[in-house]
Amino acid sequence: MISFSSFYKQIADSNLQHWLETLPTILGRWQREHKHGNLPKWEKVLNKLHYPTPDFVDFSTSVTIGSGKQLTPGEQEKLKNLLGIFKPWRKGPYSVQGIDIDTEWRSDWKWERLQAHISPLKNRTVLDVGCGSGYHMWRMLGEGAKYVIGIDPSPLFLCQFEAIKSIAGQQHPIHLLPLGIEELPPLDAFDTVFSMGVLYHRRSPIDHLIQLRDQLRTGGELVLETLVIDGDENTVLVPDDRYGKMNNVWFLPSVAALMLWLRKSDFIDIKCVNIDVTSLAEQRSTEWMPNESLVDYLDPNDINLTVEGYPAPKRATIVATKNQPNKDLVE
Ligand SMILES: Nc1ncnc2c1ncn2[C@@H]1O[C@H](C[S@+](CC[C@H]([NH3+])C(=O)[O-])CC(=O)[O-])[C@@H](O)[C@H]1O
Repeated sequence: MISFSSFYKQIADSNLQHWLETLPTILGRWQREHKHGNLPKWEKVLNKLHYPTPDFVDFSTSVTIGSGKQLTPGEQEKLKNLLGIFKPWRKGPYSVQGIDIDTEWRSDWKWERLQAHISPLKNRTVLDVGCGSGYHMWRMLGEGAKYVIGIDPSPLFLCQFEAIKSIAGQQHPIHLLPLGIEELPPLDAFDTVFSMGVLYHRRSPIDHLIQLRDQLRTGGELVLETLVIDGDENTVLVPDDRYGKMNNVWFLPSVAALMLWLRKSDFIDIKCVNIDVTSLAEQRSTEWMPNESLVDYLDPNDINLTVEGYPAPKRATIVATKNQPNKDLVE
């Protein structure tokens, strides 16, 4: 069974100590709820992943774990098959002991777009909300973060993360907890909080911004990436049904509307640092994610539109600073 005890030990003497009052109960419930389904099968695979300490790692320009020279071709084939059990692999790419996990997304491109615009992560404590398999968490570690905590409710993404971590080494100060943002108490603790690709999945987007703010220390930085549309402060798209075939998309604001929401949520120094239309090269089907992908979500006659006729996915990245302590905020 996936254990969170090393995480509890790590936070026992930190400013996250008070989280221990509620976290073990929540994660205990999560473990009971997932006793059936795929999790037990995936945990069996995780138990088979015993590999030597990698001879090489790079988290600063890629996520590469091991040169590939430590395993025989037969051992590599076996590892590839085991990692294949965790398909579909959406966020990456990873290079693991010579095996290239070519994921649906080039998450490295998103990272390259924002890296130069955020406060340097060296020695910072970081929370990545909706971290998927944890690809960006490794890149945050590669930038020298003191520790990185990711949260994502998906059991598959937790198992993908644990697979990568067990090969990289358990000593890395990086942890994924299977939680939704709504399950976090106001921790008032992190130097940087990332929320990338999550806001449009939330039914109450301003509550999401407030929940993110409440995780930051005063003066801490939010890095927010989400789908946007063109327009002014009062332009917001609420898809009637699906958006790009996704049935869980609620609010797509303009950049100006998003900045207004951030001001209303008491953020300051709000800057939009990037706007980017997702290309068919950035999100596509691969051997590791053989299902439908972006090309299937767009109008075959006009890739500027989704199949539903909405503007095709365009993403903005915004950085903003928390203005005052949680205790001084009046809602
Ligand atoms: N309530 C919630 N709380 C936390 N996470 C959630 C919640 N609901 C869904 N998620 C998680 O948010 C992630 C959104 S993907 C972004 C991944 C990465 N950040 C990326 O930027 O590539 C979207 C995209 O593909 O862009 C998924 O892993 C969900 O499980």
